[in-house]
Amino acid sequence: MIVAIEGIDGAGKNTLTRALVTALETAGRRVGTLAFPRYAVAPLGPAVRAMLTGDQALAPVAASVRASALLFALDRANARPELAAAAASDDVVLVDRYVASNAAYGAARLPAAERPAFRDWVAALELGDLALPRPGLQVLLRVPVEVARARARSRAAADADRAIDRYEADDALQTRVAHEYEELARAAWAAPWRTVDPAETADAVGKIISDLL
Ligand SMILES: Nc1ncnc2c1ncn2[C@@H]1O[C@H](COP(=O)(O)OP(=O)(O)O)[C@@H](O)[C@H]1O
Ligand SMILES: Cc1cn([C@H]2C[C@H](O)[C@@H](COP(=O)(O)OP(=O)(O)O)O2)c(=O)[nH]c1=O
Repeated sequence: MIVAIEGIDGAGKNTLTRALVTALETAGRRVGTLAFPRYAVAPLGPAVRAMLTGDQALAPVAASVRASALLFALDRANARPELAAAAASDDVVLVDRYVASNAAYGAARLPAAERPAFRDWVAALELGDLALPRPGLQVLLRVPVEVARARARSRAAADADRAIDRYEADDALQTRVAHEYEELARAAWAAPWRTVDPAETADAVGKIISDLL
């Protein structure tokens, strides 16, 4: 079963994912992990990174919300065999960012009136045309935007490979993305959602996931 971990940049998705692996394994479950974008997997991953870090060759793609979303979606489509196996498995496969990231970030870049149609377009593209499996559960890590921003900045300072990208640098965008995630969770977009507050521990979240399976 695919369990997608979602949230704004610096929310702690990667940290929660690692803690969940430990918590679920301790509870006797087998756990796999995947993360998107897959920056290291050619040809789409390096193109995504170039787009996010301001490479001029990708500027026309970066300027278009739908072209950017298509790049992220095709990066996921490249992983369809792994994703199909994960969806069919009894084991939990934690996916750090999945289709909802595209819905939340793309919609947040559009005027409010265009957001519902964009969410539908992402669902039709990824879950329909590209035949990516629906997640069994989507976990929204709900962290205040200021906390996430401070974490993303200290992570960037500590690790040259994690320099702030163009989405992370845009505080207003992050605020709109947080709002979009709330909308997606409220609407049960694509699959069920479970929101997690900062005080919840990995053990507690792991128990929720185990109980749902
Ligand atoms: N619960 C937490 N409390 C304090 N710091 C955290 C917490 N979760 C994550 N961090 C720190 O915040 C930074 C961003 O976390 P990360 O898991 O990489 O976020 P994301 O994957 O959502 O971008 C990292 O430096 C991490 O160590
Ligand atoms: C996976 C995905 C990410 N994004 C955005 C969210 C992030 O701001 C950005 C990079 O993903 P991110 O998870 O922040 O990568 P890393 O922390 O390893 O640098 O891409 C989308 O817009 N759509 C997607 O489908």
